[in-house]
Amino acid sequence: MFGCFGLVAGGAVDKVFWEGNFPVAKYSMKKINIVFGSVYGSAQYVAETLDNALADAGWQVQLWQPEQLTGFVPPEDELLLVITSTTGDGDLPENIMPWFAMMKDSAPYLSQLHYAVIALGDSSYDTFCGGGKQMDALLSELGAKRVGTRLEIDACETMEPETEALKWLETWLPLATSVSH
Ligand SMILES: Cc1cc2nc3c(=O)[nH]c(=O)nc-3n(C[C@H](O)[C@H](O)[C@H](O)COP(=O)(O)O)c2cc1C
Repeated sequence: MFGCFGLVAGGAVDKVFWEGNFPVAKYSMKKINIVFGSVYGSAQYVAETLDNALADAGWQVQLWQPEQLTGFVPPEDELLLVITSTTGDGDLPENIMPWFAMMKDSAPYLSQLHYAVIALGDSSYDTFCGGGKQMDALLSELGAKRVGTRLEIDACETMEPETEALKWLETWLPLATSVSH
């Protein structure tokens, strides 16, 4: 029975109650869903890097593969992190387009949802980070609240987008923790 205290790492103890003579801890885990859109793999690698970093920081993380996203409406009591590159002329990658379209056409109003966007792009395009900007605008139209600023990672400036994302995460985590359920 006492072993359960050590088993659930990273969760904050929400409440302690008694079962007979034994104290039982109820843990509240901070939950986050990560969705990504990627053409050549950079945004996917950023998503995988932050998946690990968030888990190390004690979050319960679900990294969604694009093909798993059919019908996925982000639960409002969990955070949402969208990481996407831009392709074409300010467009979203093909692998996140169906989810974007589904959210645009049929998602309910999500006024309790908190989210963040990491946009990968290249500032030599006029439509810099257009894909991430479209996601941000859609979530805002749906009533969701962005936590912190949108991170825009410029391929002209760095070959290691995951390093930029990890730096951003350091300042973003305290904000995210303050709004997590
Ligand atoms: C064909 C093509 C079109 C692109 N169009 C844009 C664009 O419109 N705006 C932008 O900011 N970046 C654009 N980019 C840059 C990519 O978004 C950037 O290189 C990003 O890091 C790629 O991430 P990914 O590997 O996850 O797809 C384009 C890149 C390619 C190859």
